[in-house]
Amino acid sequence: MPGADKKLKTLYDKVFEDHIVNEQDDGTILLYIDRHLVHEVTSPQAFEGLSNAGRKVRRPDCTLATVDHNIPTAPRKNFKNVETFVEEADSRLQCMTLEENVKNFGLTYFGLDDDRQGIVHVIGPEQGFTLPGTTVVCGDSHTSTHGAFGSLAFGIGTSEVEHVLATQTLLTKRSKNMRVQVDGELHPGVTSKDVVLHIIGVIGTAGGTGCVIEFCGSVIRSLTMEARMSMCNMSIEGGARAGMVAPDEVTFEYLKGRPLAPKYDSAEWKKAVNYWTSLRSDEGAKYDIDVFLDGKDILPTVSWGTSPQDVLPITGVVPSPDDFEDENRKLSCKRALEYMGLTSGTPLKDIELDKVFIGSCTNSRLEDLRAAAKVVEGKKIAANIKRAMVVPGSGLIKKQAEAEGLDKIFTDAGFEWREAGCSMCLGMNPDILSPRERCASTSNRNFEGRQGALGRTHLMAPAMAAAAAIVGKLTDVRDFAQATSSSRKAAPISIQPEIEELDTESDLERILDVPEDNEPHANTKSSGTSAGLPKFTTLKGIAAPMNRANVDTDAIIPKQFLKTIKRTGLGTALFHQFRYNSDNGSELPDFVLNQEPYRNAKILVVSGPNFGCGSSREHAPWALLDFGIKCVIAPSFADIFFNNTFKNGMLPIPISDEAALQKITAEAAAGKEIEVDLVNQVIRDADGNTIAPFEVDEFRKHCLVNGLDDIGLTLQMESKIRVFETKRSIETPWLDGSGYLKKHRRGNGGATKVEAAPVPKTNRGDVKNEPLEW
Ligand SMILES: CC(C)[C@H](C(=O)O)[C@@H](O)C(=O)O
Ligand code: SF4
Repeated sequence: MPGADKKLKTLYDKVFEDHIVNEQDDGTILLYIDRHLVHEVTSPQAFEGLSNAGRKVRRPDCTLATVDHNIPTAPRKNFKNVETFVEEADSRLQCMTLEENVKNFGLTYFGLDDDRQGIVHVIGPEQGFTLPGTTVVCGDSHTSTHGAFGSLAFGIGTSEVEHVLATQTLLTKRSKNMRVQVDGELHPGVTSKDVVLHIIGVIGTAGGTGCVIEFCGSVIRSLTMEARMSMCNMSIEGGARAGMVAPDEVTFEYLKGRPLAPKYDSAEWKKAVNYWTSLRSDEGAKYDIDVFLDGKDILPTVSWGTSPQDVLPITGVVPSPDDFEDENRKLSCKRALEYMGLTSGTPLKDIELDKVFIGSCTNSRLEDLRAAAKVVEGKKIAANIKRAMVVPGSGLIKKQAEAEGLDKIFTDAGFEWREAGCSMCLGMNPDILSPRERCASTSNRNFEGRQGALGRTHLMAPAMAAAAAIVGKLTDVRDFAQATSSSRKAAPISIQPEIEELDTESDLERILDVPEDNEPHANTKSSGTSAGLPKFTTLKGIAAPMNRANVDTDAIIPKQFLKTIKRTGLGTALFHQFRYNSDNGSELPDFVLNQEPYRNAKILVVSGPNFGCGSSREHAPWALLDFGIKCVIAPSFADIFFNNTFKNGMLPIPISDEAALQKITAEAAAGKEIEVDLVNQVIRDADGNTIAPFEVDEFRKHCLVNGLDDIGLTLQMESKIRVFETKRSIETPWLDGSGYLKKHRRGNGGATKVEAAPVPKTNRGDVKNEPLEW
């Protein structure tokens, strides 16, 4: 039947469509957000914006905050408060600012004295805050992790954090559907980390741009939830906005008994499971991009270069620029080998290491630690390993690992056993590499300077990192007799998807209980007016040429500058490691922005694709803006960066026509001005001749030209949001997260008071009796 296919939906289509509050003619959609995770790095400016506008957090019950990036992983035995515990002043200020904000805005917060503190992407699932079919956001690119539950989970910038806090919605557009199907079976010793590294090697770091990836196939089905999280976590390294796995019995089994999941076996649980079971792609649904892989082609995989697409099986040798056809890849390979201090043709297994890091939101869960412990048990780390550390993803994981004796196995082998946090994944805390140190790391990014200025990162699975620590070199874990693939799931349990009607009196009472006073969190100043942004109509100025591909946001603004609680003042740090000598801080004369006339550039013209990939840090556009650059022209952009620029009144212009881009680059290289005319959508040379037309999204153009800010516009939709929320309360009542909040309310003169302190109770009762092992 012609046209019949149009009704067939993918998992992504279903979850997305279930959250549409409003759709404009140009396809701009107001999307409802069910779950918002907040951490200290990307929230201060958002809360500040909220305070300045006199706005409240619309749904504190759907918001969960913790500290993870800046905190030391040192023992907390003597912990009193963050003020005395966090030594580094900027880090301390960021942590204290979050604590201030959660108090002022009444949010649930897991602080350093709470076992439930940990990396946002670990604690959300652990608590059952992340649920199938939900929309989940966080000012953090690895929010994609939560897609393992069949939720639509993606990272956002700080302006969007403010938008969600104020409105519980986001303005967005539909993404494309991409299917990555891995069939067959995995070889022993191959884990989901190897699978995802392999996938990124195949599709490239821009392969998923504009897409949501659905991971499917027999290999994905056979993975545990923790293994699926590791995969979805790195969707962002494949350029995708999100990764998803359809929920199944493995998912439901994982969620049983989680504090914030519906109570197991209750009517609500059954209703939820019934809905969750419907969340799978329709047979025959069409995907915009399809990738089919066979599990047997995947070997234990490691990265050799400075991009997550630079991966090879551990049996391989360091490549040469000549191995690549694409000019950008040749150039990147050459740079990467220099940076990594590697010679083409060297067997990967001959590469000697200095440090080993087992942790991060990719691989710091219990199964990861168990797999690594199995490898190191009874052995000692090699003499050349200066430091090997294990950093559990949360306090609860740490406790459980200790109960299983894993800490002892690690410390006996010579590893450090640390407290939960992001740690050496990006080194915003004291855990960093020294210049030129080489590290085997279970994290997700191997960008230049990621783990410390001039540090060299090799990404791999936990058991591989453990084996590397013992041997002192990159190692094939399969050479270790005890190595096993611990990420294979246990036998599936069966859950009866029996439906029970929920509309009993007590259910309704509970539904009506949120929000308790019926409108405590609606914004009072919702007139739709806002401070607004400077208008962008035309921009004429010097354009700086940059011949690089895959410029990541770590390169645009490195982690040490993310500790600010302001949006301004980052211009001097822009492209820090390209711009300054990291040994003595002097300017590197070869870098374009250190040359005349480019010190005054207003436009950046990039020749390589995928500009702004990696982290969601809005500090990247803030740094460009502070330097004076308001417009970036490139063949393509990473999704989050692209969004973030618009929110700051900047214009990113994708120019895919190579000839046109070359002409623009030539003008830039000649040191001439160019003119970007947004109203007429053309780029002109200094004499006013048209060089190239460009496309821009209608709604975004409208906002830029008129200097409109999104929050004000969205607040005009208040009644539609309320209607959506009412429907949500009736259809999916388990999403009204009253569990923590209710227990916090104080009868303080009738006012609703929520304490920003460790939460004493959960849905299941007193936290003291909370079982740690799930
Ligand atoms: C700090 C945050 C913005 C960042 C991200 O978005 O990924 C961080 O988690 C990272 O891994 O670089
Ligand atoms: S990628 Fe690293 S820094 Fe970013 S959230 Fe995960 S653990 Fe933290």
